[in-house]
Amino acid sequence: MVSQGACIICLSPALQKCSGCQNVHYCSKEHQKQDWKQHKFQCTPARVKEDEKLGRYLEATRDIKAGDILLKEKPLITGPTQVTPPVCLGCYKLLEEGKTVTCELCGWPFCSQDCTARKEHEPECHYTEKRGEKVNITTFGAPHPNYQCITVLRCLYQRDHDEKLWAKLQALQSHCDDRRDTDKWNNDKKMVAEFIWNFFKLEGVFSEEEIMKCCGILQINGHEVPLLEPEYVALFDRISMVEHNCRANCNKSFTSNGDIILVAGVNIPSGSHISVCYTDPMWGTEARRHHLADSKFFECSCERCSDVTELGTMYSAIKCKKKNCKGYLLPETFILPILHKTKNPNPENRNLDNKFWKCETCKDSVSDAIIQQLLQDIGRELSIMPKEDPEACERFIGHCGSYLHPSHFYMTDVSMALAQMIGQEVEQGLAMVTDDRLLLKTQLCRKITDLLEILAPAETRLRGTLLFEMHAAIAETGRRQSLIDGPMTLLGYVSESRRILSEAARLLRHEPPELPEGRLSRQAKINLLQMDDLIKSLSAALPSPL
Ligand SMILES: C[S@@+](CC[C@H](N)C(=O)[O-])C[C@H]1O[C@@H](n2cnc3c(N)ncnc32)[C@H](O)[C@@H]1O
Repeated sequence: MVSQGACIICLSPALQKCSGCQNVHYCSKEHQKQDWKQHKFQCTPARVKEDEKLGRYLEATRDIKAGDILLKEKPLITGPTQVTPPVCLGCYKLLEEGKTVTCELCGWPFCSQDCTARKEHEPECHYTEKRGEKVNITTFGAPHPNYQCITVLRCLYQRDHDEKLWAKLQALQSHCDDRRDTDKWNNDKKMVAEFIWNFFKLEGVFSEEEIMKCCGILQINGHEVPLLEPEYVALFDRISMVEHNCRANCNKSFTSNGDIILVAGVNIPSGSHISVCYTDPMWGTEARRHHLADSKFFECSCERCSDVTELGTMYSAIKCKKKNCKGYLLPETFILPILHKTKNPNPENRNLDNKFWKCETCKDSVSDAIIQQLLQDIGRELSIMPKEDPEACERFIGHCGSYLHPSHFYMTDVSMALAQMIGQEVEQGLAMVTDDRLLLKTQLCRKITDLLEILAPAETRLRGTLLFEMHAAIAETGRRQSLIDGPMTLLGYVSESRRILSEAARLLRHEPPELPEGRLSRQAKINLLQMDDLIKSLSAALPSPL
């Protein structure tokens, strides 16, 4: 049905809508053209909606294709993370002792004179000048308490300096009631609010409520931007409306200049909710749900959390130990109330309230306490495992495989590390790897990418990285096989490797060169050209059909 609205330019009745976002009406092409200069900044194929459970969220206004960019936004506010060694307050590069310049007005250290003049620095410069005494940072390389309040202070500054920006910030979710009296709240009160009052002499200027609300806005909506080490924090406007889903349909990424982009990971039909995963989709359901409850104050009940088999993957399943049984144990549900435990988290009572895990085959049941103990022991084993050691990974998989489902999150975690490690131990790379290990690398990459497609199809960075690894393993297998079967065998392998590489390149195409995935994306483009040349010359050498 065609809906009628009012033309955004002349307010006369209008049937035509912007085809990009379907959000605004126009009475004529002329008025649409006239509005474009303004509208292009808001034209996204998503509209803000609201419901009781989610609050505001975004809904697709048209069919969106996998790989499409839905939104691109500049940050409202940026700043250092709360716990950080001294970083440049202009560009967020880590500062090194003896290599800094200080702002003439306030004394905060920077990486360059240019950075002292950046607009982002105005708030702390303004309040330091007013305080009447310059800042003197003398220790570098370790977390510095003076930085804990900077990003909050930058938000607060907008109250008296940029009314529109302040209104946008204040409209973001802060969960003040849920946060009150948590450990994080008490820490913020001491390290941020009291610091702002005492150090900057701003008691009476900013109330506890205002400061703690800004802390909450940053906690709930802040994005850690991974373009630098350490990361910095950014707040965005529309992207803050995107809801969480453990099997999200979108993925966020950043451009080199710090803008955020929201990319569709799968085809999204018109009318669907737009989602990203706020937590690590490779964690088990209990860990994901607890993390979301602790940090974002909601209990996830998405399709993945609601299904104990995690969409048939058995991602949290434990092997049944009953004699001759080949089944797996799972709890009745993972959807148990946990928010009541977030105020005073006690590791002792963070377990599932499920009393038993049941075997789907023999119907035997095992108490939750035993399962939690097993998971804790395996988690401990994992945490002390030597890093970068493929043998240790293989030992873990061999040993824990008798307790866990082959796709269990711990098994997947180690398999993923192993898949990437094989071929990276020595400079010569995959050429030095044994045939068995090469086969194992291909098998692990294939298994995990298949799993990811089910569990987290929008997790394109991880899938792209594993596909890149897989293309290399297949090309090397082809090279070896062609030494036995002759050069024509190579063509099949190279074609298969190219197909996988082109999928990796597609998945990684929005990643910036500052990230490892962006560098892989660049390498993938180079490899694709080389493969095309190789395929051409191999095809040319094929005997022509009689
Ligand atoms: C970044 S904000 C998203 C926008 C927010 N709904 C609003 O109205 O401002 C994150 C908050 O949205 C809510 N939320 C997001 N995804 C949710 C989900 N899957 N289930 C329940 N609440 C969710 C939670 O309150 C969470 O702390």
